[in-house]
Amino acid sequence: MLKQPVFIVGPMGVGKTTIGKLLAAELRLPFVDSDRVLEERTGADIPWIFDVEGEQGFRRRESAVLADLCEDVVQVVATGGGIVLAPENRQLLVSRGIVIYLTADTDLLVARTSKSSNRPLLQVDDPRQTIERLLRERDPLYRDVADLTCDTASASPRQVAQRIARWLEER
Ligand SMILES: Nc1ncnc2c1ncn2[C@@H]1O[C@H](COP(=O)(O)OP(=O)(O)O)[C@@H](O)[C@H]1O
Ligand SMILES: O=C(O)C1=C[C@@H](OP(=O)(O)O)[C@@H](O)[C@H](O)C1
Ligand SMILES: [Mg+2]
Repeated sequence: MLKQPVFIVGPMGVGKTTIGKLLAAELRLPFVDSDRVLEERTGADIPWIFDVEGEQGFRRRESAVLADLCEDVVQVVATGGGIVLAPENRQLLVSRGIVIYLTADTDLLVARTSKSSNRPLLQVDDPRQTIERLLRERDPLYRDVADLTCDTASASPRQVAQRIARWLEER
């Protein structure tokens, strides 16, 4: 039986929100998305927060939300792609939960993020270049905190969720 929250980490568009919801249903646990909690608390959406407070303001809010989600509730938490940037966030993830790192190659990330315009960091001329840079910078950080790394390239979100659920049940 799980005694800690399960945190889903990984790059934008890899499927943290989608797979996190399915995993929670599979495990019969509550689901929360740290970005949604942050938006509800702020009373504003992420593009607005980036516009008005900059990325720095967003990161401050994100760390505060994560600290609260690390309280002892056993639930599935989908995080935002930049959660691993702050050392104190990485420390919290490692010490307070089980961390699942979802991966996909650049082509897939470009395709999966191309349908929506709600990710301020990708509102640039060449989102592919940004995705590649962020992956280079962040992949070592995701690997640092991960208990399980799970590729999402050749499986449906439901299959990935079932694979993670099985791993959690067997550990
Ligand atoms: N395994 C998958 N196969 C195909 N499409 C996926 C998969 N996982 C996620 N997607 C799609 O990719 C998009 C981004 O997913 P999302 O859950 O918002 O990613 P994240 O929260 O990691 O940014 C959504 O349209 C979702 O349906
Ligand atoms: O990678 C990032 O820095 C970000 C990822 C987003 O979440 P998703 O990974 O769910 O898209 C969201 O937190 C914000 O736009 C910043
Ligand atoms: Mg998400």
